[in-house]
Amino acid sequence: CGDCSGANNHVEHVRHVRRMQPGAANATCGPTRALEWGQVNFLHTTDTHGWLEGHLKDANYGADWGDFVSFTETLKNQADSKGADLLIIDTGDLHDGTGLSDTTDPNGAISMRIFERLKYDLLTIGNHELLLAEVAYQTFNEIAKFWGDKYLTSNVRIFNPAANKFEYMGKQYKYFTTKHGLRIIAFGMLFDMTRNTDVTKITKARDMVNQDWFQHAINSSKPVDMFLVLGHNPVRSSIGGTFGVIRDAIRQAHPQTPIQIFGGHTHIRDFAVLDDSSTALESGRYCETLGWVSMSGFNKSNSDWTGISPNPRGVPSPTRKATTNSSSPFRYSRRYLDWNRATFEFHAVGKQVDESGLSTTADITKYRDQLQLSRVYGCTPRDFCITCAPFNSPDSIFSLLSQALAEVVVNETRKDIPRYVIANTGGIRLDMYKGPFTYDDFFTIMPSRNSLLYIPEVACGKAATLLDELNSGGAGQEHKPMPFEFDLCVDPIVAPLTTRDGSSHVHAFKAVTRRQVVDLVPGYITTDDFGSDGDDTAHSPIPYHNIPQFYQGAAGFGVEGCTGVADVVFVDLAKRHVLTILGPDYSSSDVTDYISSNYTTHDFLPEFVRRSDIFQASMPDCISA
Ligand SMILES: Nc1nc2c(ncn2[C@@H]2O[C@H](COP(=O)(O)O)[C@@H](O)[C@H]2O)c(=O)[nH]1
Ligand SMILES: [Zn+2]
Ligand SMILES: [Zn+2]
Repeated sequence: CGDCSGANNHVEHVRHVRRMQPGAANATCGPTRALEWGQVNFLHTTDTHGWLEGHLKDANYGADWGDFVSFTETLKNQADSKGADLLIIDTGDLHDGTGLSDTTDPNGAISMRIFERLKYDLLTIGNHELLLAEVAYQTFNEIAKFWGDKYLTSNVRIFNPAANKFEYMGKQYKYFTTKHGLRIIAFGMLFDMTRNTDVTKITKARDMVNQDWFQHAINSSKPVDMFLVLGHNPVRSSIGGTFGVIRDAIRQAHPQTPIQIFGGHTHIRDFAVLDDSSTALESGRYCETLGWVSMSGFNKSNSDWTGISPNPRGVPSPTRKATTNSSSPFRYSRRYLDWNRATFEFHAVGKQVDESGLSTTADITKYRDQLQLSRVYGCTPRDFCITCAPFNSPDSIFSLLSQALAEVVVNETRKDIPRYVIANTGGIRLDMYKGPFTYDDFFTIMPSRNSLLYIPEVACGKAATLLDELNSGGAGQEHKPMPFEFDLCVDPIVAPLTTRDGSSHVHAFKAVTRRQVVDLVPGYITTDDFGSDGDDTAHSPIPYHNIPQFYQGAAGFGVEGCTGVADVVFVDLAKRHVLTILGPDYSSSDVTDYISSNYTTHDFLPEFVRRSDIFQASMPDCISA
């Protein structure tokens, strides 16, 4: 790999601060295997959460949306030349995750205009489109309108004031024929979400499959060669999970027809086999992963396939049966591509410069400058990670954030009263990297804006043990913490063909010779129902340590600890569990905002970065780096 000095490190406009691990100086990484092209092929994104700039501090995922636009233009051309179908799919959570999406009003006002440059074939909605009314209406009035019948929301409705009734956010389903003759019905399913804004309604999957429109769609006399089920749901859901319910319902009417599923929400790479003609792919998060599935097996007896059978010439083809003893004619492949220019370069040989990709990159730079996302507020002295170090160890982000809660979250009128301040670990969405801490980092690390509530002067006997009670089951395991990865970037092994203002984006793809991969760098290692060969780029493992649901800061206590009473401050998500644990002496009437109704979990880290010596002491070094 190149060294990091190649990046434009002027921190005022930091773009690509690359990270190298000691001993990895000559590490290289990148794909080495061509994709298996089938008769029908899919590219899948999910949980992009505004990461359209790519990962500025981790070039392992350093491609931006312009690179992705160029890549997909190339792959669509490749599909045409192979006589194969290629469909590009997204399964939601476009908001809440970076400054590009989160610093506008409403959230997404700029990032959606960038996202729309990608020529998706089908999309569906995520829960982050439904947390706030203004984002839900942006989704209804702009996103769904822009994509038209490609935006599938089979179980999500919104109150339309113009019609004075609830209407589907997008289309309930789509019946279409691909370029090469495959007749497809597609649905878009959200999990049985409960924390949606009250201007929206979600129909549970088990109720939706019994609705007349759905039964009519799956029992229609129109010929169907394949069902596509998009959904913002884990592909490996428990029995009765959304995808299992809809697959069972379709199988009632179509015992053998292929059902291809695309999931999301849990931010992991996964591939599940539901039966010998039904598989499901989940493709990570934050523009770190581009998912690929291909399948073959269509012929005149089971479809109206008109492409070049049995599979496109000159490339590997999918060979895996979904199940070992399958009698199904369908064969599959899946791959998780690291979102970087080396990967796009490797898989998209032969592309000329792509104007739409170039202009997309230019617009991202323009908007980032307008929003001042590279503005430096502090300097992170070393890496702090979410799960790669033991919880609350010196390298754990939670040891730092517990200190931030203790030092910053204080109601001035109550500053002499000791307090416990409890927040949820799931609100932390990314590791903190050594180097400039920018305005953008406030949103990539802590995008969520949860209220901080409190109950005054709780007896220490209950206050001092509340955190342990919450983490030991009082709060239940509502969410398995996301397996956050702490990756190392490496410079892609490509000479940038297009350079602008010191950063480099490659839009003209050309064949590159691949250096022998000599050292693996840390990254995703995925085992799924097809085994452990899904990751397009081989990586070394990243340490993973479980984390509890909640962490806390404590302030105002003497050396003897909690002896009388203490204020108990907690994130709104925990309210029900806190009241359950504290028992019948307490009720909702005892709970109010601790600082103010608009002070949220998004506010304490910026304040801590601005004033803490931890982030200010090494600022001069950061700026001059
Ligand atoms: N432990 C927690 N997990 C959470 C929380 N909020 C979400 N999640 C889980 O993370 C992924 C992604 O969710 P997203 O829709 O917010 O992108 C998913 O598995 C959620 O269950 C939380 O506060 N704590
Ligand atoms: Zn998400
Ligand atoms: Zn989600």
